Amino acid sequence: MSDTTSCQSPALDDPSLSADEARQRMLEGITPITQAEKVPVRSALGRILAADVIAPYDVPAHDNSAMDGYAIRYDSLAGDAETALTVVGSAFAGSAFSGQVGAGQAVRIMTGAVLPAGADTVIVQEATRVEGNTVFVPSGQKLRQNTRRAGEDLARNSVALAAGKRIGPAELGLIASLGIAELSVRRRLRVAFFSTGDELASIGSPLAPGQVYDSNRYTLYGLLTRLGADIIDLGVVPDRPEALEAALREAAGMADAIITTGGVSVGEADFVRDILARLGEIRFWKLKIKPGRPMAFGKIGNAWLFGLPGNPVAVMVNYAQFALDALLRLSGVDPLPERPLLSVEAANVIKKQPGRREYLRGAVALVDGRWQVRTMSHQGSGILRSMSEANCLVVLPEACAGVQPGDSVQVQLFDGLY
Ligand SMILES: Nc1nc2c(c(=O)[nH]1)N[C@H]1C(S)=C(S)[C@@H](COP(=O)(O)OP(=O)(O)OC[C@H]3O[C@@H](n4cnc5c(N)ncnc54)[C@H](O)[C@@H]3O)O[C@H]1N2
Ligand code: MOO
Repeated sequence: MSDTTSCQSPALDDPSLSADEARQRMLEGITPITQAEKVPVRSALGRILAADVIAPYDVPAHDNSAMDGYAIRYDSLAGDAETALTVVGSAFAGSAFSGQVGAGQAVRIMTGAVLPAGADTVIVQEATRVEGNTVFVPSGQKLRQNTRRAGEDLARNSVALAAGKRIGPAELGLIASLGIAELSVRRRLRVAFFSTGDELASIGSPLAPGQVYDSNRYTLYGLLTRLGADIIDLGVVPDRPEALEAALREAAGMADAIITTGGVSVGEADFVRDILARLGEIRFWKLKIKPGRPMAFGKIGNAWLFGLPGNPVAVMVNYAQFALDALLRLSGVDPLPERPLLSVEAANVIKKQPGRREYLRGAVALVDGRWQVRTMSHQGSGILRSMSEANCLVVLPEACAGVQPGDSVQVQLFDGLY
């Protein structure tokens, strides 16, 4: 590998799990929290529906016009010749035409206005010619064109949104279109997290020799806040088994999930995995991936534990590949079977050793009319700067032995991950 700062572990041939197996094992074990609460529509943004939303009536409630023009009866038209129709009134959105449209008649209609009785088709204004009270309609019209049918968006009593849906802007609008003011959503997940490491200084205090500032808790704060979790920040815990055990017990007593960073490798100060085994159960440890190989997953009491490696980029990669979907499932969402990938052309050579899946930081850009991805030159798993410069992860499968410029590679865009 060109980069010598990460995953040069001599133990790469250790038996370890593939990313897919790990993800499956993780998702299989997790059942969602069940508690729900009622919230006003706007407060539901980002929350998970606890029950189906049923449409109380048709949306739209009436057949209406999709265009400004003339509402007519299709059978008034002369087939392959222009037809002259008499305009008998107007229909506005919010102010319907109360009469009937008869044969040979038309009603001036605005977008959104209820389609008058008798009319079944709308002629767009720009296609017509008007002389006094007469509108001339050219041939070539289609039955029901430019109309919107009652219930075409949502039919009365149908499931408008299914339980488990995460509420985004489209869902807020949809719910409002049904006149619903309050929703039942799952309670927020409670996620506790802490950083481990004697070398960590907290911002606000000066750096002693050999220390680094703790950045992982800030990254996790951002990730979990965006996810909509109630976060419990337990600070920095030193590399002492008693302190780690106390922190894990405390976290397990109050959270649905715990995320720790650091202390999961094989060093002499790496205690998280052993304490997890003692206090609860390990479901897996170590994955055939880079970065993020020494990850531990398990359970303490009722709390799921994600023991992420300390390297800041590994934290973000493992969060996106594993913890994110696990937390979504826990909060009541059914995650997609796999994280969606897009295929784009590689702009540069990528060195890769077969046998593990690799996630590289890349930037997708439009170059001479083609979408390409260029990997960042610094891929060390401690280099957060390149995470900030990137807009995607390039995902290289286990079997890949390297990439040449022009090869197709798969990427996960950061949108939706972070
Ligand atoms: N003999 C082996 N050594 C290592 C292996 C291995 O398989 N065999 N794996 C390497 C890989 S890959 C990783 S990743 C790391 C993971 O180790 P830990 O999870 O125990 O993490 P630490 O050693 O505590 O820290 C790693 C690195 O990250 C910095 N760090 C930790 N926490 C923070 C924080 N909150 N904010 C900023 N930076 C942090 C820490 O200072 C270290 O530089 O193990 C390899 N070694
Ligand atoms: O290279 Mo390690 O896997 O940083 O995460």
